[in-house]
Amino acid sequence: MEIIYLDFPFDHGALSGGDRGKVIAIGYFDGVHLGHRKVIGLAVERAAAAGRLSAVMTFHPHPKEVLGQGGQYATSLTPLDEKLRRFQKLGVDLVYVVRFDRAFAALSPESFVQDMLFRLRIEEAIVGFDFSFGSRGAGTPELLARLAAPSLEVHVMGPLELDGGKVSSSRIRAALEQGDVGQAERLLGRPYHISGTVVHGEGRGRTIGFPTANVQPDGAYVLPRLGVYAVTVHAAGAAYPAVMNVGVKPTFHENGMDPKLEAHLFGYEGDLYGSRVALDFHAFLRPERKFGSVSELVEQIGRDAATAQELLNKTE
Ligand SMILES: Cc1cc2nc3c(=O)[nH]c(=O)nc-3n(C[C@H](O)[C@H](O)[C@H](O)COP(=O)(O)O)c2cc1C
Ligand SMILES: Nc1ncnc2c1ncn2[C@@H]1O[C@H](COP(=O)(O)OP(=O)(O)O)[C@@H](O)[C@H]1O
Repeated sequence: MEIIYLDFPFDHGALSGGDRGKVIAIGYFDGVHLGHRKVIGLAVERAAAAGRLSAVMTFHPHPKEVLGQGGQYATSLTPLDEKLRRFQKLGVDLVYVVRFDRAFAALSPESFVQDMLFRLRIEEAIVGFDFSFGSRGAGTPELLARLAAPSLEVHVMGPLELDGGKVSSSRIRAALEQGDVGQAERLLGRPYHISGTVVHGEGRGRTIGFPTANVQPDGAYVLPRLGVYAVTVHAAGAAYPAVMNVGVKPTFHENGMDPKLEAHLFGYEGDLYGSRVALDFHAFLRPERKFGSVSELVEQIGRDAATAQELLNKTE
């Protein structure tokens, strides 16, 4: 998969992206959820049928973050690297990552179509029903189709419905905020996933009988609700069932701290410091709490571990 970073105003060389015609899916695609996969899947399918390149155009950072419409967009379900890995798995040939800044945001819908899509040799574009583009988000899918005709064909995908609502990134964020990783998994079509590196913690885990790998996320991922989860940890070339705390350890830290991700892996013995790991969230077990003593905490972690093991055995 080729990745081309575009910065406005565009460098003409970079804009060419090769001479072959392209079928492109356009969107921010945070989460690369089931709805996004329908849009991207159609681009891959149609490109293969027509002997064209399949492409995705995405934007970075989040338009709402740049335009100051919400601090929560500083975090993502799929930070850029994760998103690119997901596109690759879907069989995409080429990705344009368009730097979203105020200059790009001010581009007129006409200019977006003429100066970008036409120049990139896009022959077909696929967008979701709620796609917006150009200055103040004035461009709708209908306007895109009108401006692009007749040389560029536009397909608009309707919303994908599941569990009584539209599949959307904001619905997945809301589910994670509640700790409902099961719902997030249904909407994503895969478990919610965070990748990162194992770093040193406070060295307490081993002394209480539960060593925990402290995972420093690779990017600004949305963190699920603070609490205890049954997870799978992909580490050292294998997948381990594990119990994880996403929390601020109130038992030890009166004044709070940044939330940490800590996983105790079942059936693992060894050293993970510096390893790259990936976490898949399967189930929320309980909220984090402050315990009156370390022994009460340790007893509870023992029960959490048993619950997680039982749950994970069932789903395997
Ligand atoms: C399954 C599990 C559940 C936990 N639950 C809590 C909790 O409810 N409250 C809390 O203060 N700490 C909780 N912890 C965090 C422990 O306090 C932490 O793992 C321990 O202090 C070791 O930290 P360290 O790895 O930085 O040394 C939990 C840890 C695990 C693995
Ligand atoms: N089963 C296991 N689960 C998690 N980490 C383990 C396990 N066995 C050994 N380890 C190692 O122990 C470290 C965690 O020990 P801990 O005492 O909690 O230290 P720290 O506070 O540095 O995380 C992990 O980073 C990993 O290298």
